Amino acid sequence: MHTQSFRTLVINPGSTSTKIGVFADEQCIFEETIRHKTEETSQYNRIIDQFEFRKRTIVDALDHEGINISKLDSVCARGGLLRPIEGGTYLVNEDMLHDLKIGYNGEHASNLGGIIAKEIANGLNIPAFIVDPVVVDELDAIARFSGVPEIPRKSIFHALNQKAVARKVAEDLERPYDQLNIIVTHMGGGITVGAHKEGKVIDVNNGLHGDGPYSPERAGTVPAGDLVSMCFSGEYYKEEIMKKLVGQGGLMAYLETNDALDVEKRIEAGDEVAREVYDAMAYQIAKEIGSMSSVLHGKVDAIALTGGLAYGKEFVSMITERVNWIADCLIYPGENELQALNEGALRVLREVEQPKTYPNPIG
Ligand SMILES: Nc1ncnc2c1ncn2[C@@H]1O[C@H](COP(=O)(O)OP(=O)(O)OP(=O)(O)O)[C@@H](O)[C@H]1O
Ligand SMILES: CCCC(=O)O
Repeated sequence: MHTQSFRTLVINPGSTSTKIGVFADEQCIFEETIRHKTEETSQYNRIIDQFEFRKRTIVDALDHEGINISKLDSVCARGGLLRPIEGGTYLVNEDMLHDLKIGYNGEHASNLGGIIAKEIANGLNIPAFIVDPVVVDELDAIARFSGVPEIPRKSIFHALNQKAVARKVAEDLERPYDQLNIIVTHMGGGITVGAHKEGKVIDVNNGLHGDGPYSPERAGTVPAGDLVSMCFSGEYYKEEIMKKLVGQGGLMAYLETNDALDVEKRIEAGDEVAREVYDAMAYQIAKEIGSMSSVLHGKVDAIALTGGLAYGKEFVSMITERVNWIADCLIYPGENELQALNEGALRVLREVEQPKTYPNPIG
């Protein structure tokens, strides 16, 4: 029985928004999605350059709501493209701040999370944490082979929401997470399909850098030889090719929108191209789920579909009708990342878990 109450500010920076929440124990007492206009974010060259601007918007939003931050016990953020680490709650330390600032594994809005959390926490003399960053790496050795030794496969995925949803599946099936095999499919701006074997994500597509199904704004796997030819055609700068893979790929490339609701409207109005492109995205997701079922030797307790696209009933049916022979499909629309961050902080504040120390490398 926990008698002490804990208040945590949680911060989830995304490419177009910063989601924040304040929790008193498990209860969310304030939640806001601060949207950033492209004109605001595009004036900065690197993600790290947005630090002051994003921090100010968070502090202003809390002020505006009359939230007294001196009552906080911790600040907890979504972590970024750090070195590969195991899942869990980490204290933000100097090594982590360094890697977030240089973008150790690349540029991602969540690189700002730990830095902003630490800055706010320092002023209040309380701890700053990150939980299950996108680089959580629990891959089996066999999953790292790509066929090109210099390019091993990497684990970059929606670890925070995938882990939270997997725990929810375990709760719903009334069985422990570490005794279940679950395929979790996160379908947002990016799409990742993870094989969770007895509590570990032993294989998953790298949802950021060209692997897996295409998504509202990412290309996923593309034919490698043709991509190489495009890179050396002399027609594109590196940044332009990267944009084709991340940001301007998938639905954006075919239909000039990353908004699935817009695509659905176009389909309803009889747009056949939109229909084909949407069908093909569902087809690629189903194919990835099938592939993860073989990773789990066909022993799958549940397939979970989550993320914004899981709100689309027809889209979900297009996937489930191809994969429900593998296992029951459980649908958890949206994401619970703010709650998952708070729960990660609470586990440490209540001393149910020790915080981990970064880098704490795999193996
Ligand atoms: N009710 C709905 N029906 C169908 N699609 C929806 C619905 N609501 C949102 N979406 C779609 O979900 C996608 C965005 O999902 P989500 O908000 O999970 O992504 P994100 O948080 O921006 O990115 P990521 O999940 O990759 O971090 C968009 O294409 C959006 O149009
Ligand atoms: C795949 C990494 C997480 C994200 O898309 O934001």
